[in-house]
Amino acid sequence: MKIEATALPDVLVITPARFGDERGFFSESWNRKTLSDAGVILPDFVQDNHSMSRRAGTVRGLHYQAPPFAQGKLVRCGRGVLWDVAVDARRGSPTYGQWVGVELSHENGRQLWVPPGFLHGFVTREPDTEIVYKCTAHYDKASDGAVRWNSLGIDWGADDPVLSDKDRDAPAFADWQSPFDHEGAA
Ligand SMILES: Cc1cn([C@H]2C[C@H](O)[C@@H](COP(=O)(O)OP(=O)(O)O[C@H]3O[C@@H](C)C(=O)[C@@H](O)[C@H]3O)O2)c(=O)[nH]c1=O
Repeated sequence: MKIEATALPDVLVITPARFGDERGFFSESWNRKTLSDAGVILPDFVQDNHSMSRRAGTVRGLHYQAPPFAQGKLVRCGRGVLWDVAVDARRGSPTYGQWVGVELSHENGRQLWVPPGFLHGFVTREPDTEIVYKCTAHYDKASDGAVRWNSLGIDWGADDPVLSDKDRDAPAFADWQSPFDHEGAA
């Protein structure tokens, strides 16, 4: 397993080992002990999510759940290719408003750890791309929120993306009041 830092100190790229043979490969996509032996201790996960986007150039994001339902997410790509983005939304953080983007694909097996207090979003690069992610809090509809995808100067590589109505109508980052304190809590 490889663990790589990103430009945002709390956001990690985790690449589990893969064992290839003539059939394909095997990989432990999540192993708490392997991670903790490598010095990475993540909060407990309580929900797994899976979505598929038919068209390349679909953007989902930038999403969050407000405390006390703030979610950390361990994200990977099950099929296709996507570019995954984490934005630091913790008020008072030295990297508030900064973001990182990482390509995740079924080929590269990379995972992105997006801690609580960060916005999360992605764009698909291929048709029928699937994303799978573990979450540290349950879905809570009333706490669900979005910030407009194109309000942070992120180059998504998709000028006219497929969007949900919620994402199209989301407030710009500059007009939005973050519910996260420095720890990602309320
Ligand atoms: C996120 C979520 C949605 N839903 C329902 C609500 C709605 O009817 C339908 C589709 O929801 P959305 O349009 O919010 O799905 P989507 O746009 O894929 O939302 C997701 O985007 C990525 C970027 C994230 O980080 C996730 O946390 C989540 O916000 O699924 C659940 O039942 N449980 C969940 O955990």
